[in-house]
Amino acid sequence: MIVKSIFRSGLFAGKSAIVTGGGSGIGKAITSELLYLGCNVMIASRKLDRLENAANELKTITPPGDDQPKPKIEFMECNIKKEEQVHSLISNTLDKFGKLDFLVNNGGGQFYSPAKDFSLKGWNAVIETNLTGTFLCCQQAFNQYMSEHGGVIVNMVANMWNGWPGMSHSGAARAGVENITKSLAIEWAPAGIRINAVAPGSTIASQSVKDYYKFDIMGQQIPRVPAKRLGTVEEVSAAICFLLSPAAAFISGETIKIDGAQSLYTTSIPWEVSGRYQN
Ligand SMILES: CCCCCCCCCCC/C=C/C(=O)SCCNC(=O)CCNC(=O)[C@H](O)C(C)(C)COP(=O)(O)OP(=O)(O)OC[C@H]1O[C@@H](n2cnc3c(N)ncnc32)[C@H](O)[C@@H]1OP(=O)(O)O
Ligand SMILES: NC(=O)C1=CN([C@@H]2O[C@H](COP(=O)(O)OP(=O)(O)OC[C@H]3O[C@@H](n4cnc5c(N)ncnc54)[C@H](OP(=O)(O)O)[C@@H]3O)[C@@H](O)[C@H]2O)C=CC1
Repeated sequence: MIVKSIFRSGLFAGKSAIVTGGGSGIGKAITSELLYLGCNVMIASRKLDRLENAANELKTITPPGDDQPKPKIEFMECNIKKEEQVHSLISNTLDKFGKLDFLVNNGGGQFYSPAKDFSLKGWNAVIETNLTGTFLCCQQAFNQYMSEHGGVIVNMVANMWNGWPGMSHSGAARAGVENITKSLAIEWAPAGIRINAVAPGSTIASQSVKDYYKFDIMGQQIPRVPAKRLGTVEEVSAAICFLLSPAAAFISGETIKIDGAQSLYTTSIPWEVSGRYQN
């Protein structure tokens, strides 16, 4: 697997990271780049077979240069909705790597539904995955390690700045994550922790999105992106590596949009609002 990075090889040598959802899409790109930069990585999500396949593929990544130690990749099953599983994720990572420098809360998702049709179970599933799951990972990372040693956290949000019609459960959850990112940046600064977020537009051409939506939901949005192209998973990874790096040493509580100016120009949906609301 060929990985490119604008960062210096070995930048994260000897560091340790957790990437939730690290076995697919954006998370796999982040994991690849972290390994390339010399960081040991634990990837975790619900589907063990996918994690194992990704780990087998990514373990071949070696930072360039003769003097670079080979980083390790580990994987474990973890549903971030479940507090005891998140507890085990952090403690197992500490057992394997002895430290936890970086936490990337990438795991998440949602399904399309008009607001009127949500079941309470469906609403709760998305809130618990994206908001509660992200919070639990932050809390356990803090309580088990970062409170004593510092660290850097990056949370994933989305283009929900003007609402997210059709995805209103996820919009609410992501807005909540953006807000806890600010709260924790202040609360945990004395412990030497920085915490930021990234907000990809609805335009990152990950394989999962292509598989899940079954039609070209991404391509339809290109005319609505000022940059007139989709983003790539590598471009999200690069922004996350920047936030993890010393180049961002005085940045905390911030959210970086990665959307080719889409959110300044138009909405997060690829259709026009028209006519009266039909029941
Ligand atoms: C069609 C037009 C869309 C336009 C939208 C604008 C453009 C969007 C562009 C995309 C931008 C964002 C991209 C991404 O986020 S990439 C990630 C893509 N992948 C996913 O989002 C994953 C898909 N979703 C899931 O895996 C799960 O739903 C989720 C992780 C969100 C929750 O999983 P969990 O295991 O906790 O929950 P369940 O799957 O058991 O479901 C629980 C209940 O939720 C309801 N539900 C679930 N799926 C649907 C569905 N497709 N439609 C309606 N309701 C659903 C349901 O009540 C479930 O309970 P039951 O199973 O008992 O019925
Ligand atoms: N692609 C895009 O345009 C955008 C993506 N995003 C967000 O970026 C992140 C990555 O998306 P992308 O790579 O595109 O899509 P993926 O579907 O590939 O990534 C979602 C990851 O989250 C994991 N995950 C979902 N639910 C849980 C859970 N309960 N516990 C642990 N892990 C979970 C999945 O693994 P598993 O199924 O094994 O649990 C999967 O690896 C997501 O949070 C997504 O919503 C935000 C804006 C735009």
